[in-house]
Amino acid sequence: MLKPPEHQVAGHQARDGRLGPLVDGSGLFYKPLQSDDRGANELNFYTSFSSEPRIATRIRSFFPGFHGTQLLSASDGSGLHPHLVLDDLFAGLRLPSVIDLKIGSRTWFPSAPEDYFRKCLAKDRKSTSALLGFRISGLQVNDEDCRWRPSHDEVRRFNAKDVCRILRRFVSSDPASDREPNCAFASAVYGGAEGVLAQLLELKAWFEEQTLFHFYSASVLVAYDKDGSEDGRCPNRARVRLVDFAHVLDGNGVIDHNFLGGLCSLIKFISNILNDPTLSLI
Ligand SMILES: O=P(O)(O)O[C@@H]1[C@@H](OP(=O)(O)O)[C@H](OP(=O)(O)O)[C@H](O)[C@H](OP(=O)(O)O)[C@H]1OP(=O)(O)O
Ligand SMILES: Nc1ncnc2c1ncn2[C@@H]1O[C@H](COP(=O)(O)OP(=O)(O)O)[C@@H](O)[C@H]1O
Repeated sequence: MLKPPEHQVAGHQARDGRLGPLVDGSGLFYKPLQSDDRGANELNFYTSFSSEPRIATRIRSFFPGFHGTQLLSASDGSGLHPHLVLDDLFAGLRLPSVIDLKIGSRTWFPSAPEDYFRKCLAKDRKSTSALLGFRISGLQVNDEDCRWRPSHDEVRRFNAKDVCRILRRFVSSDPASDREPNCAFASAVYGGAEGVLAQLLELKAWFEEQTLFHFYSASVLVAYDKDGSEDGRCPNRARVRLVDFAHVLDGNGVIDHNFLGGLCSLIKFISNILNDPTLSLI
């Protein structure tokens, strides 16, 4: 049976009669095609990305697998609606901690309509996007006996200092506490040959040369599960993925400086935590 995803931390949600994504519990995530050009644009991205021979397999693994579209009963009760059929990025994780980081100092795309441009610009300036090159769009941190999930309003108010602290709290064993984050899982999640930093650096290397796409308003999604070992000290390999391609444009042979800049900034934050978990960047 289809139901709203339990671990969705940002974006349009299938709650209170609204249109949002659904999951089937067996590994698939159904994202409704959005109105305006967004749905068509996102479908267009997945279609061209899937058939693009110049993308290495390793880079493909950062993106949700795409399995076409399907007409499904929409979560807002409006009847049959086309949905993108994607891999559920949290499949197999029992208690995932998840953070959605919207990358880029500007979320508006060239040629955006005036009202959309103004709305994005205001959000970019008010949030940490303009200052840091990325912002937190939502998160949850799961521990065996508690879940910390700041409200949408709290997330919108995060300033640069908060972002620094939240990235440490995300890998702490006492997420709901107001005490200084202990960063107990920093090296297991952010560090190591397969950790978040290594994966972000791999993505960065691709963005330093890829000129196929420009990713406006897309997010890096980081997820890990403390359930990876008995004492929770050695979590499963963290997953770094890209999502939200409603505003991806043709790169026209030009580097995506906006995304690359944001990615470099995020990498700097994560590196600093690994170098000294007690130190704040700001
Ligand atoms: O509807 P809102 O005001 O919550 O804004 C949405 C954003 O939520 P947030 O900035 O977190 O409040 C939302 O951001 P998140 O995906 O939640 O990070 C999107 O920016 C969305 O725009 P689009 O579908 O990508 O064009 C935004 O949707 P639109 O307003 O552009 O439809
Ligand atoms: N393929 C996926 N599998 C699991 N969760 C996903 C997937 N894609 C998105 N999500 C969840 O949904 C949220 C919003 O996704 P996004 O594509 O940004 O939607 P929107 O276009 O409504 O902003 C993400 O933060 C994440 O929590």
